[in-house]
Amino acid sequence: MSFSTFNLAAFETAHQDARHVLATDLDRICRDTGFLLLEGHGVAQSTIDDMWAAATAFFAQDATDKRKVSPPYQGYPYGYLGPETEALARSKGEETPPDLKESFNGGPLAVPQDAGDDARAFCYQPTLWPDLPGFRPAWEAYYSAMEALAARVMRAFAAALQLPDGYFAPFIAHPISALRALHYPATDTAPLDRQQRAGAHTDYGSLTILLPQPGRKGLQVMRDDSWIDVPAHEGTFVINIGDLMARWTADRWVSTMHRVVAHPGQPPRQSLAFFHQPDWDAEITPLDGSDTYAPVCSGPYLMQKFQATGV
Ligand SMILES: O=C(O)CCC(=O)C(=O)O
Ligand SMILES: [Fe+2]
Repeated sequence: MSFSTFNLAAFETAHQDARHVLATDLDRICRDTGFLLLEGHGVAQSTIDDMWAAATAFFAQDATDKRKVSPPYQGYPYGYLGPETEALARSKGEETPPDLKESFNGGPLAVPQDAGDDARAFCYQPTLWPDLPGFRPAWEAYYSAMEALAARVMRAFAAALQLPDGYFAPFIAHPISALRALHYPATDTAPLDRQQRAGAHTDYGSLTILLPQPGRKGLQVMRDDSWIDVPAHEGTFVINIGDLMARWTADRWVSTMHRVVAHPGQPPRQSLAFFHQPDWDAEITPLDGSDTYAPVCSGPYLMQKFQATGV
């Protein structure tokens, strides 16, 4: 199979019939694979380059320095997660060895004044900044760019679902999205049985904006019971639907299983994953008016999903 490409700028500047054709195509992709390659995103290359440099500098530190920003307690959503700390397949109930990866995670850049105690105790906990010159500005610029891009994609999603363009805006006024920089070290020896760089899982939220390291393969999606490679092209983001969006659309759209495969002798790989998540209080009710799923509140839903993957 080949991956469908969606050009966001082309969609945004198209009128009437042409726009309708592109929106219909987007709906088809989201129903079919839930994965697409995004072009015409307009994110400045310097924002991307600075973020790669920051992530590379972070992971190049020695373990002691990386651990200075480890989560202070189990369940804290942000900070450095070293090797052996997460197995994503556990979110699907599969017992596997830990994923062969490390990550640095951060949350929203600001706390809304009216945030409740439960939200403050989880997604509005502070990001733990490493002591590296330039890291925080690069991270914040990239996070902001992803937040803005996700809002544009959500407008296109509204059109694809034949809703008014601004339909999702009230649900994503203060999104509780997370940014994760990932580093998969080179694999020298054979992985353990059923061990992957990232075990098979679906993402939890509305949509994920992934930037795989250009030219480094490994991300695969499940299609008709086999694993298909997702290409990693320079300047192209990979967008995928998460569980919450599948639920919102009453399973019209699919949250597809994916993984990062491990083989012996792989070079190191990096990626940047932005997990877009509607406002803490946003109530997610099936858009088709059906009772396919009971309404859920975005924040508590995320928190419950998040707690399933620790090792
Ligand atoms: O590194 C990648 O390409 C994908 C990572 C991923 O799927 C995730 O962290 O949810
Ligand atoms: Fe994922």
